[in-house]
Amino acid sequence: MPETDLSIFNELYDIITERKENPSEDSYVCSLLNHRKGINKILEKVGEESIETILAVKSEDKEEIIYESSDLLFHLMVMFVAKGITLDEIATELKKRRK
Ligand SMILES: N=c1c2ncn([C@@H]3O[C@H](COP(=O)(O)OP(=O)(O)OP(=O)(O)O)[C@@H](O)[C@H]3O)c2ncn1[C@@H]1O[C@H](COP(=O)(O)O)[C@@H](O)[C@H]1O
Repeated sequence: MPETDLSIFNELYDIITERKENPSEDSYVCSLLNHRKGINKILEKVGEESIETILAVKSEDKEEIIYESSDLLFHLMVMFVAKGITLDEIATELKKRRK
C-alpha cells in the first residue's frame, strides 16, 4: 500500500508556530494563542470539536466525520504549539507504544 502523504501536518504545525512568533490581527490562530482566556480558549475549542466529532460519528455521515475530525486535529495542533510540544514528541510517544 502506498504511504500516505502526511506533510500537511508538518506544514500546519510550522504555520501555527509562525503565527505564535509573529502575531497578526486577522489570524484565527493568533486569536486563539493570544486570547484573554489564555490556554482555556484553546481547551474550549478542543472540547467543542471533540464533542462535534463524537456527534458526527453518531450521525454516521462520513463527510461530517472527516470535517469535524479535521477541526479537532487542527485545534489539537494549536494546543501543542501553545504548550511547546512538537509533533516529533508525539510521534516518539506513539512509536514507544508500537508492538
Ligand atoms: N486548518 C485551519 C483551520 N481549521 C479550522 N479552522 C477554523 O476553526 C474554527 C472552527 O471553529 P467553529 O467550527 O466552532 O467555528 P466558529 O463559529 O468560527 O468558532 P468560534 O466563533 O466559536 O471561535 C473556524 O473559525 C475555522 O475557520 C482553521 N483555521 C485555520 N486553519 C489553518 O491555519 C492556517 C493559519 O490560519 P490563520 O491564523 O487564520 O491565518 C490557515 O492557512 C489554515 O491552513
